[in-house]
Amino acid sequence: MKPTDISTFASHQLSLLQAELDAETAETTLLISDTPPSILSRSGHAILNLQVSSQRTGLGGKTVLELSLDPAVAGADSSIPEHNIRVGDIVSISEQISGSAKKREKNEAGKRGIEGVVLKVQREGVSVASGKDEVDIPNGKVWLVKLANDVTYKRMNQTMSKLQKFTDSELSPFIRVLFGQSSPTPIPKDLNDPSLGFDKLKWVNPSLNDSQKEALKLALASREVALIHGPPGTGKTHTLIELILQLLQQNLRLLVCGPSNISVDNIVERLAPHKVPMIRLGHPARLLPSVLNHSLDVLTRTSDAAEIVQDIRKEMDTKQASIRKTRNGRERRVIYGELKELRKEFRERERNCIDTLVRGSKVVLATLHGAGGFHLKNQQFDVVIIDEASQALEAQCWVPLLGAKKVVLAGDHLQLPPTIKSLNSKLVTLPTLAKKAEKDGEERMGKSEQNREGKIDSQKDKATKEEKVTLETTLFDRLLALHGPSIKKMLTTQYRMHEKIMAFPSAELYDNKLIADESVKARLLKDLPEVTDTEETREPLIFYDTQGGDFPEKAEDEEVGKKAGAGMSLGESKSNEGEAAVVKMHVKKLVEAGVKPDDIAVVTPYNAQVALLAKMGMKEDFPGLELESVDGFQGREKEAIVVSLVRSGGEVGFLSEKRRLNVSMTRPKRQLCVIGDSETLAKGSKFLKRWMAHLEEHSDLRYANLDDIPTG
Ligand SMILES: Nc1ncnc2c1ncn2[C@@H]1O[C@H](COP(=O)(O)OP(=O)(O)OP(=O)(O)O)[C@@H](O)[C@H]1O
Repeated sequence: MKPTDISTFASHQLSLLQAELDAETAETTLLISDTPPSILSRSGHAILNLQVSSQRTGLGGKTVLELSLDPAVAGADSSIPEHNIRVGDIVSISEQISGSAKKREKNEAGKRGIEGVVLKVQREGVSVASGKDEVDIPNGKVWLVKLANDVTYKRMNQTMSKLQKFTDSELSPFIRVLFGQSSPTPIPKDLNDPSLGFDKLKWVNPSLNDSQKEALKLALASREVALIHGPPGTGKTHTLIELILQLLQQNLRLLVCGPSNISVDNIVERLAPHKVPMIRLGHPARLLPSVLNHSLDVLTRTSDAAEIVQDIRKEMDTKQASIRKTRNGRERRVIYGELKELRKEFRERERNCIDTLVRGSKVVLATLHGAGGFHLKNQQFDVVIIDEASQALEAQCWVPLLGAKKVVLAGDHLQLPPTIKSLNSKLVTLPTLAKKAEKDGEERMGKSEQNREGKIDSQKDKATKEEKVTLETTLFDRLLALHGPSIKKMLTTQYRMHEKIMAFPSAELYDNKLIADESVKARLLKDLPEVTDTEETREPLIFYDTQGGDFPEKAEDEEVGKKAGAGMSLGESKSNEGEAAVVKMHVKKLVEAGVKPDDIAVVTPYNAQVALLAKMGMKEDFPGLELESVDGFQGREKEAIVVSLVRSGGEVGFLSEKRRLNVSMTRPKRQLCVIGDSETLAKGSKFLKRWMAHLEEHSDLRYANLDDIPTG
């Protein structure tokens, strides 16, 4: 194996990250400077007509502003309109000047507003923590707009810059293995080899299946790195919980991370019943309520060590409230001065309290970039575990890894990778990696895959691998290419899908190795309580073929697309009214047969189709029904999934991505209903062509005819 030059690698990553940040910044700047707030609000980037209803002191002494709808516009319903602002987003809050002639002024105001991080998003309001200690809050109507988020980039940048500067002697054996400068410490190929001592292993959860046990043994035996490959519904998290418990029995200290808050919370929730001494880093507003008892922030309020911090917090809140009451500039300045002192003291005490708490815990859980905060400075861990690793940028994974000794990555590189905006803006060739990737290509793609794709495609695959060491190449991918299959175990029993739903993805992507567990392989919608046996509820796989040209696709409105599109991909998005009508008809039949709307989700690769379905009132007609983009539904499941593929007549590009299609077809438990134009889709890619052929042969096939579809 040829080693990767670490400094070159880090420099490449830095330039790719810069390109990505530039893309994001350009997009946001464009949005703010050229776009009227009303359009930003329509595209979900802004929320108008708000007021600051209260303010308080949050963790780190930051000022937290609570925003709610201005009572003058709220009427009977005080919920804020639909938007795409999420917890963790960076936003700007500024005064809202009414009247269309002042639009430009408003935009200027947007640039100068109070910047902060969204801490909480609720139906009736949004909380924002200001980045600054002192904020001058507008008294009247305000609006909030999303800005480029460079916080995570900063963490990744810092990490890559450190890696870039490491001298040879600073490179740990662990880092050398991760860059192929040395091989992982050899372990017996047969994990039941007596030398490993696993015959004496006592599983905490005796129900683990064989592939899960094998993966665990690999993860326990490996010295530097192990990959747990978890296809949809195969109990990846289930396996990680056991791994954590086993490692704790060995008295090791663990850092458990994931790319998103929800991925981390999921683990905290499932560890909690085992009474593990753990701490969850991250702002409580970003955490699930069920994990708050383990949140560092909550513990800094409730533990004994916390009392001394609380006293100051109260004092600061009182001072802050008094600022709002006075309009006298001099008085305000005096209070600001006092607040500044209090904040200093607060931070000092808080830091001590946090330090005591973190040092005392055997398991620390945080998001990948959260692991780069001051809390973990100088903290040592024996093993770092990263869940959903194939959804994280490699640079992000390095945040907790720079000082690590061993890592276990769990993920599925055949589902969607992290979203990249600057994708293909810069392709970087790392020749040493590419050669190895080529050699391991067969294993990675699965031999059958390459054979089926034929010679031309297989050549294309190799070419792509050589070029495509982009930001999108995850650590999971790279390690697999670097060290080959011996560092990986795949979980093979899946506990989600009916076997007819599983068959195609298993054959195409998982080398036919997936097995549907007895408990799920034959379950149908009609077996659910209160669901009657109908043509709709007794089928696990339904395909409404819309071929024939009666269901034309529509490109999204150019104007809105251009203005709001950059970040939402609404610009290039497509919709299909005919398909939407079929969706509605099918959902209606399911609900009439007794399936709860809560148990149904409609997913589609195109945002414009989601928007169209929402506009048709699907959510109002079927309260509890979920409408989501495929990308947004990754990691989720429902009893019944309706997939609207939208494309008809055009040239299929974006949709042909296998990993996106994989996610679409592996969400349901009991029924997958696909709506699409087989003629158009079969031309999209070989994968799509085979899927269409599979559906034609194995699904309950229904030719969709517009005349049969009730309108309204
Ligand atoms: N060995 C097992 N025996 C019985 N049920 C299991 C087993 N392993 C996993 N499951 C069940 O399978 C389901 C999926 O498990 P889990 O949530 O751990 O999967 P995952 O692979 O993390 O999910 P995803 O596909 O979203 O990544 C859960 O309901 C879990 O209880």
